[in-house]
Amino acid sequence: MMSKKRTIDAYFSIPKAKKPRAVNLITVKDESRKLATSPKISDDDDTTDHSTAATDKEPLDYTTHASYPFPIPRLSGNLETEISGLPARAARVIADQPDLDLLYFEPYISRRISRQLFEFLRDELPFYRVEYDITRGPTKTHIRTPRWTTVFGLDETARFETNPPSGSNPPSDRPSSTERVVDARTGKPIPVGQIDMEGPRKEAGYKAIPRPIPHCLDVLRKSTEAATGCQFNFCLVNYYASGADSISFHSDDERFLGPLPAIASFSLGASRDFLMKHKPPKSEPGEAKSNGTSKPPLKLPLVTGDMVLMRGRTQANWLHSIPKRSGRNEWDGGRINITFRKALVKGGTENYYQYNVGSGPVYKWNNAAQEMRPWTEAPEL
Ligand SMILES: O=C(O)CCC(=O)C(=O)O
Ligand SMILES: [Fe+2]
Repeated sequence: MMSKKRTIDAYFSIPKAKKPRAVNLITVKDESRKLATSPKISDDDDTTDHSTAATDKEPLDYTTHASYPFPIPRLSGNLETEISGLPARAARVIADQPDLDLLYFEPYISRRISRQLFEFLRDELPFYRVEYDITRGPTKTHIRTPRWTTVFGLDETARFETNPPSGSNPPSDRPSSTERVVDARTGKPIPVGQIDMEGPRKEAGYKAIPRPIPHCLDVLRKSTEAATGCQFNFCLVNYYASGADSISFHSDDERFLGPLPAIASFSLGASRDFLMKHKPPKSEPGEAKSNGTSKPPLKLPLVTGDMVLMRGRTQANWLHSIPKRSGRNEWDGGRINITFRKALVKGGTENYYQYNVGSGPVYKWNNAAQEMRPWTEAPEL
């Protein structure tokens, strides 16, 4: 469905994850970073835990992988401890409408920590502005995704190999930057980036180049699994730079998620409304197609640190969206949304990388300019 096919040449010329200037493969000291300083926006949270204020100038470690355009810093020990101890508050169940089953944490992450995590992720993750074509009948439409996206993860049929290739010796809790994708059952390597290949090799492999969930998101994934009893192998990240960025009404009901998918959805940064409406009833043959239910949508005014778990029959029966905001609400400082999901089969991996990474340029946040800028590999020193 993508307009521009990535060639196998492009795959082989993917910039290698730049080696941190460091004493070993994955640990680097960078004392200039502001990660652990106090948040720019004052703490407005009554659930804030003041016990473990992060210290200034902690050295940074990185998660590296051949599939990343650049190394991604690990969370500081303090932030990791804070996030591992969440949720900040118990959830409330919202299930008072047909087929609706939500757990609403207000918040899951304390406001103060959520602000730090927002700044960290916006600074450090690679982002994309994906474009693609869709064809419905005779009509071809070019879609420009109205937000920044990025994705990490691998479906249930495969995993990243846990044993590093012989000869390397990474510390035991760190992934090796060369970890390959292997079959979950047999442990045999699976080829990735099989865009223009033909025959059995293409069949066996992934078109996508799957990326392991970096430490800075995996800490939250583990906490979310513990808090919800659900399992997740994918992490999708949306960045809404302003009220002009949005996601239109849709449901995450793809078959590769199974019949009753649980999706955990976090908000960091600016407040935005999350709208939900029941899908229209299936029209009988000959009957005019209805556009939706007449009831006004359900509105959750999401603020930083909130998490909504959508589960049960929700995706099968409800649509959700983040509508645009204009006027004095438009310039809101930006919002990050993180969703954790569980893809069961290869199709999920292919779909998520196609629509959240695509084949266009990599962008990275430029703090001085306060905007995403195309990222280019800096020359090695
Ligand atoms: O930004 C949000 O809160 C919703 C994102 C979403 O629905 C999605 O990525 O599927
Ligand atoms: Fe969604």
